[in-house]
Amino acid sequence: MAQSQTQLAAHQHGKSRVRIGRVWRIGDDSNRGMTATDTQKNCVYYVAKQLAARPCSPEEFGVALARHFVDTYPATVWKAKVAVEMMPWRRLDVGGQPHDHGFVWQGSEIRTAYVTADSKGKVEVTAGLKDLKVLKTTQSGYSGFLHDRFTTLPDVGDRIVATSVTATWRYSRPPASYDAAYGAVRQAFTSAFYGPPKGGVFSPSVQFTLYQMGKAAIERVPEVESVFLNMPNLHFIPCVPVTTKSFDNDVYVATSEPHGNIEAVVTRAAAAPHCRL
Ligand SMILES: O=c1[nH]c(=O)c2[nH]c(=O)[nH]c2[nH]1
Repeated sequence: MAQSQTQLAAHQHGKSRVRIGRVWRIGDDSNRGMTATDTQKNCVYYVAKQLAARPCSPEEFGVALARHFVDTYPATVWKAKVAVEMMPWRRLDVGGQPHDHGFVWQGSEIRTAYVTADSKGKVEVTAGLKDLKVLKTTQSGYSGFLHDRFTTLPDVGDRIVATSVTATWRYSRPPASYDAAYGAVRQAFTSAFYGPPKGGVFSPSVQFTLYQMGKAAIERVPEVESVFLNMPNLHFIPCVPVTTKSFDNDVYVATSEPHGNIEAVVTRAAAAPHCRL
């Protein structure tokens, strides 16, 4: 018999990465009095069902739900925080006639409401919107900023400006109508951004315009005491086509990243600022 030319020189085998969970049950692990998150979900449907009298705003829904938690579970819940988002379904318009039951996903922005309620009866309402996309093709520039050896951006007297607005605003007291107040704040934002239909208004920077928008909201709605705004600068970069080799103010590279991230809080004088929620 021919002698083998190979031999098993080394060997090992075993189970890798055996994952384990080990609990040492020390002390009282009771869940007594705790509201399960599943129960909390059911409360959302319950409160929605209760609000039957008329269509309500996201702020009113948030208040009703937050109060439900502190009122129903006083032994364990001393403060409830609720965040509501309202999706932009709008009644369909057919040749000027509102459709009986047809809705369409319209407009870019989502309406938001953040409510806290505590067991002493204190309620705080912060309303807001997100993804409000706005753009104007002129009446915007950016110049006079610091130029040094790291700067490549030229001063421009005319450019496209575009952003996606996220805003929250805190109420010092409830307005007569949350829906009307929302409409007024949104209107204040867009008027300050665009200016009048004929001629518009010049924006020397996103920062300047952001401040004007916050200021307009506070001046427009007396119950608003603090406005947070986040406005990424969604750059439209001048494009120089290979054929003409010149930029004629008409072709741009539309970008979303990287973008300048610009945000601020504007308050009524002496009011405390609030943070992004
Ligand atoms: O309105 C602007 N603000 C900036 O801070 C900035 N920075 C930049 O590169 N472009 C712009 N535009």
